[in-house]
Amino acid sequence: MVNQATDAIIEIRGLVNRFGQYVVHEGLDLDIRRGEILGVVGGSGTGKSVLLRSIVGLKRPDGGAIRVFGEDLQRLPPTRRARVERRFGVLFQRGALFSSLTLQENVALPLIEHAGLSRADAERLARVKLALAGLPPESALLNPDELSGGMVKRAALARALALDPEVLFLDEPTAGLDPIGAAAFDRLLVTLRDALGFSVFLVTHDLDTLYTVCDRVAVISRKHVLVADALPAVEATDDAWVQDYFHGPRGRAASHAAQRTETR
Ligand SMILES: Nc1ncnc2c1ncn2[C@@H]1O[C@H](COP(=O)(O)OP(=O)(O)OP(=O)(O)O)[C@@H](O)[C@H]1O
Repeated sequence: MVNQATDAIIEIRGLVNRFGQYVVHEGLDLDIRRGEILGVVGGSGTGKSVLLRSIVGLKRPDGGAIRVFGEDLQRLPPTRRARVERRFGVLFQRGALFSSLTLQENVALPLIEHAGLSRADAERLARVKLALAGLPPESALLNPDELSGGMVKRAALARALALDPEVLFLDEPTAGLDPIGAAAFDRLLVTLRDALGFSVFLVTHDLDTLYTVCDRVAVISRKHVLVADALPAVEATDDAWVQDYFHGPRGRAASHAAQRTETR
């Protein structure tokens, strides 16, 4: 269920996350809207990955509420909660593919485990997902360590798409890619979002990605979301980190590059 007023499919209110005495989030509010690509930025250690992990169910929050499709995740019994979480696809920072399995076996695994497909059907569908992620047919039988970094990211994306997710969570998907590989991945993400209509929660440090793919950007600072808005409003936020990040040399270069692309 979508909140009709805000078009939000995920609503986070007053979120608290702690590790012992160390408080990562305190009173964090954020919405993820249907069909949007939401970029999530912030200095190192501000809790972007912890936020992602607490939404997808890998870290239990210490307070607050996370409503997904209208259901409060903390209040759901485990089986109903697992059903909601199956509507998520997650791509972790290092891809997290099984190195002893081929790409098609990696992508087939969730289809066998969660969708109950036979191995043959799952591997057939896995090859479709690999193609969707822009990988050539011959890559299906390769192991992850036989691939370039860019291909590993695409294979991890194919696995995240295996169960046709409604929300895709990506943790720094272009980290470690060269600029051409990163730009190609960004284009792929927009193409797939446009074609398949999922929403994206995208943790990134990549300014080019923010300027070229994100509909809105959320800045995490001082344990909460400082601003979540379209880029012009975020850039105008009166905050030292925001000003350094968006108006420093790298931010200016990314902004100019995006403007040049738009006017072509
Ligand atoms: N399992 C854990 N146990 C203890 N502390 C943790 C754990 N996971 C994360 N933290 C701490 O929580 C804080 C936020 O971590 P997180 O990985 O979310 O940061 P981040 O914003 O994603 O950083 P980066 O941009 O460097 O990846 C950090 O101080 C980190 O050390």
